Order: sequence, then C-alpha cells, then structure tokens
Amino acid sequence: RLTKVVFTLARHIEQYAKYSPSSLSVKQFMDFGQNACEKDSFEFLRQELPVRLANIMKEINLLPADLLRMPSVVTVHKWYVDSFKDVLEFTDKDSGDSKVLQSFAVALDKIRNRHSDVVPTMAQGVLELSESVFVDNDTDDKIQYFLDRLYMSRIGIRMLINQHALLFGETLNQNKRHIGCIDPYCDVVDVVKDAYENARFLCERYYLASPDLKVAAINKKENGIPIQIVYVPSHLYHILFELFKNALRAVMEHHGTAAYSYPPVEVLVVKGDEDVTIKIMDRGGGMPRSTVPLLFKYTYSTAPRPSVGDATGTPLAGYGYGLPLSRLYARYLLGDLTITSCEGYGADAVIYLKALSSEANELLPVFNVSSCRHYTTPTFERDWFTTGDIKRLRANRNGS
Ligand SMILES: O=S(=O)(c1ccc(O)cc1O)N1Cc2ccccc2C1
Repeated sequence: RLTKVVFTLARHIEQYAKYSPSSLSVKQFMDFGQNACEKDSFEFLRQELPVRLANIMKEINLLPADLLRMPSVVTVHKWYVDSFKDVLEFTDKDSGDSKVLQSFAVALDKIRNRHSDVVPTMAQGVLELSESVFVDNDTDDKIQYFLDRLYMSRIGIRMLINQHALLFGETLNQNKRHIGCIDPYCDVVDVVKDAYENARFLCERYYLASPDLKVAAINKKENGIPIQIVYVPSHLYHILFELFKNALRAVMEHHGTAAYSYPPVEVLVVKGDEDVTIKIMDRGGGMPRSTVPLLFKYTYSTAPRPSVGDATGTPLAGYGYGLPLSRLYARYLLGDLTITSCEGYGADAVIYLKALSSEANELLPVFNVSSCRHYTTPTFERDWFTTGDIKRLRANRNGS
C-alpha cells in the first residue's frame, strides 16, 4: 500500500515537472485581475501550482546528500510534498461548484501558512550542514544556486496564491485602487520615504541618532509628473527597507555614534524609457571590493555573525538573508539589485525595475537538463589563473 502511494507521488511529480512554469507579466496579472473570474483562476492554479511545485521538488532531490539529510531540509521537503498533494486533490473537482472554490481557497491559505518559515528553516539546514561537515566550494556553489532558485520559485508561488486570495478571498482589499497585491500607480518616492522612516526608527532606537534622507526624482519619460510604476509595493518596500538598514548602520558605525552630525543618505530616482532606477548612496565607509560578493551569499550570511558591537547585534544587523532575498525580489520581475562599494568612502546600492508592466515578466526557475547539470557536474575548471591560485594549488597538492 505504501509503495503504491510513494509510486504515484513520484509519478505525479514526474508528470507535472515535464511542464515549464508559465511566466506571467505584471500586465497579465493586472488585466486578469481587472475582471477576475474565480473559476478561471482556479482552473489555472490547479495546473500551474503543481507545475511550479514539481519543478522545484525535482531540484530538491538533486541536492548534495549531506544537505538533503539535514533535519531542517527534510522538514522543508515534506512541506512541499504535502502542499503538492493538497493541490492535486483538486485536479478532478468541478470548477463550477462554489463549494469546491471555497475549499480551494482554504487549501491555498493552508499551503501559504505551511511554507511561511521556509527561509529560516533552510538557513538552519545550511547551518546544520556547516556544523556537521566541511562545506567545500563545490557544495557551496550548489547551495547558492539552489537557494536562489528555491526562493525565487517561492516568490512566484506566493504571488499566485496572494493574488487569488486578495481577488476572491474575504479579506477585502485594503486599497480599492490595488489589483490584488499590485498597485497600478505605485509612487516610488512614497515607498522610498516609507522604507526610510521605518529604518530610521530602528536606527534612532539603537543609536539615538540617524542620518537624514535626501531624495531627488527625475522623470525623463513624463516630464514633471511623479514617478509611478505598476508594481508590487510590498516587494519594493522589502528591498528598500533592507538597503536603508544597511546604509544607516554603515553611516552610524563609520562615523561613530558620538558624531555631531552625519552625512545624509542620498537617493536618486530616475524613470527612463525602459528602466526605473533607484540609487541609494551612503557615506558609510564602504567595504573592500573583494568582500561585496559575500553580501549575497547564503552560506556567508549564516556563518556565525561577525561580532560587531554588542552581542545582541544591532537591529540593523546586516548579513541576514536580506540582501540575497532583496536581489531575488528585484530580479523576479526582470529588475536587478547591485552594490558598488568605494572602500573608505561609502557604497551605492542600485535597484533597477522595469518601467513597462508588459516587460515586467516573472523570472522563474525551470527544471531541465541544464539545471540538472548544475547539481551533477563539479563546478568547471578555473580558466583564469593568478599567483594567488598557484599558491593555493601548490598548497592543495602537498595537502597543506
Ligand atoms: O558594504 S557596505 O558598504 C554596504 C553594503 C550594502 C548596502 O546596501 C550599503 C552599504 O553601505 N557597508 C555595510 C556596513 C555595515 C556595518 C558597518 C559598515 C558597513 C559598510
């Protein structure tokens, strides 16, 4: 009996993993949401959700065995299996029956809650691994590759679930203008100020002072009117809040809390034909260029926290998963996030967003031969050498 159940589960995962996820644009989300029909949404989701779940579940199975057997990873894997089964219950249900639609909404809410702690639980799994075995560069690269895809997949799945719940659920829309979690007139400068004020509150509470904010907005596309974008305000806020926490902490730690005044954090918002760009410039002393890539590592950030200041760590403490996740939110709708550091002076964090909703398409991981290759072949031979490598090579050879 058990083998039969396991067999059908594996077969169902195979079956749905054969499909590529369907990437929707913000425009498609908006057009559908404008005259939304719950039956159509149900019929789309009962096919698309298992496809997205199966695609990432196939990659979970390819993880390094050491990681896959970590208790926290086993837990997360089970959450995906349970949610996959929950959605499959609806494949042969009658989409015209309002009771079916009602129980589907309940199931989606259960799935959303079940997965609420995937990020900290996977972080725990990575920590369990690094405390049980030495994590070599190859495994480190595979973890980085997988977690970027797991969290991007999760952003996309939660977007679909949240849209359905907001369009058809009881929770009435907090803002009538919004279509689900999309604001067709998202005022970028307003979100910048909102995120700054909240990061500043944390800064004041801890450092008893905070740098000011200076914002400049240039709308090259529609002269003189506020810069608006069709976007998901909660995603933009998440990114900006993280970047302001970093910037404010950098300035306060660089200039010392006894300083009389602090250089303001300057923000430039520009709307062009293709991009909306938000640049956050701080004079927080920056960090060495060689260290910047570590900011986006999942393994580095879960390493024992760099012992700065007091043991509790400032509430603005960086190196959580904040930057890697913020970059995924920016990339999810074909934007990006970059950090450029000028060591000894400060750093510029730049958020790029698509100006047109028709170009803001979901970026989704797809399970296929090339994604498999990332898990099965060792990271390719280095094709550039420098003295540092030679020394490391010789050290590896004579096992020192
Ligand atoms: O690397 S950073 O230049 C830096 C990184 C990301 C960012 O958004 C802003 C930044 O300023 N930086 C982070 C940080 C934290 C504590 C003390 C000093 C610094 C310097």
